[in-house]
Amino acid sequence: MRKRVKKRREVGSRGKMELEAKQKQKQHPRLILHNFLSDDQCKELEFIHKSNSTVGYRPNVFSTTLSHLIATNSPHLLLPFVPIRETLKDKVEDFFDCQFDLFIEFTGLISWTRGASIGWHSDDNRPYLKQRDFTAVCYLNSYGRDFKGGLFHFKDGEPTTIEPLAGDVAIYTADSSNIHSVDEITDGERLTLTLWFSRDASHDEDAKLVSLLSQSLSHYNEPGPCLPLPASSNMYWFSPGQSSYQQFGFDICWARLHVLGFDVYYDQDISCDLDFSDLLMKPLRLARGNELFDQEFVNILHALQVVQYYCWKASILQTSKFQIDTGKVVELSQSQMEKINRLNPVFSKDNQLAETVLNCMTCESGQHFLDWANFASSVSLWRDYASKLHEELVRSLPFWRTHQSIFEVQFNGA
Ligand SMILES: O=C(O)CCC(=O)C(=O)O
Ligand SMILES: [Fe+2]
Repeated sequence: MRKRVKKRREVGSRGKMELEAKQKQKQHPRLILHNFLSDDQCKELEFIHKSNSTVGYRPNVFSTTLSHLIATNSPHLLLPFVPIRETLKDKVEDFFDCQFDLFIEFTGLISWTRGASIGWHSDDNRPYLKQRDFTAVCYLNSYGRDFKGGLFHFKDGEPTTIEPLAGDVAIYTADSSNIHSVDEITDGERLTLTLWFSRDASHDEDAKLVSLLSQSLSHYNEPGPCLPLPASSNMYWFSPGQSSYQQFGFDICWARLHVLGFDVYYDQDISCDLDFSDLLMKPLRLARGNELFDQEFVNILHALQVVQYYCWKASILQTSKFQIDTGKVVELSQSQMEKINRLNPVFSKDNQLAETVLNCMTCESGQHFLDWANFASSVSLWRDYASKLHEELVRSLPFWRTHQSIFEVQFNGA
């Protein structure tokens, strides 16, 4: 165990308030921080989740873990988590007066959609969860605006109820002094960044992540940004209830494109006996209504990352003066439209279910609006964004490997 070297801190008015809260809450040790994350940090994590999530561990729940980002060739997307993880760990260690460094046991983006809920529980309530000592839940979107239902409750002590608000964080011990529940989500998608902390070094997430990153190290040195590589198709298949795989339900990558008004178009003929996992890897183009965006994406995850990047940056792009390149959009022919319609049922057995589960409350009004010129510019802006993070990853990784720990590396003159 590493002895914790206490950092010197100024106890300003914010620090004083935290101390008072600490004394009042000895029985139910917990801390609520407001505006811990900026709006743009929340939006960036939302972009990562909506373009990389898999079906989760509970019904109607989706998750994006850091090891999954590495496994799908998007390790550079770990970078936005790094400063947040570090600051949160400091907050938890300070608030709970930890004498030794804690370990981050798990970091994940978790979204709950219509029908998801959890009753009274503590976060260490299973034998295999006993290593969890503290929880931090960062809210990345807001109650009422982005989803309905989904209020958080503590069984005892104050506050009794938390209305999730983008940027706020709830921190509490994972034991039975903080029994809590979450109301059922009735509309939209409720998104959090959830971390668990442990005193037990054998549950250190960083060591596992550094080892995974090291295994693919030679690969990262290749030029250009990392292009995403889909995981096995069952990780993206949403099945209602206990129904069997791919007879009911839908593919969530396709569904996330569909709720934003996009279709996927495959140039080559897709044979009926093609394995669904192979289909996710095939190059494709995006269509909308009777228009085809005439640029190939290497696979469905690549297309989804660019679309979600566009959604994240749409408000900024609206005001920029990008050159309109109408050459990139062509009219779909009748046979191309038929091809799209023939393939859609492979991705979704139930479009209405897909729309109910993954509907976006704030997108509804603007769903049918898309500026192709801005979209075209976000294809290259996405590449610049990914390349920059990738460079940072390649520069940081040697330090992470030396220290077996993931932290923000400060480069002189950078
Ligand atoms: O998302 C939340 O507010 C809490 C979720 C929770 O209780 C859990 O994942 O254990
Ligand atoms: Fe919990």
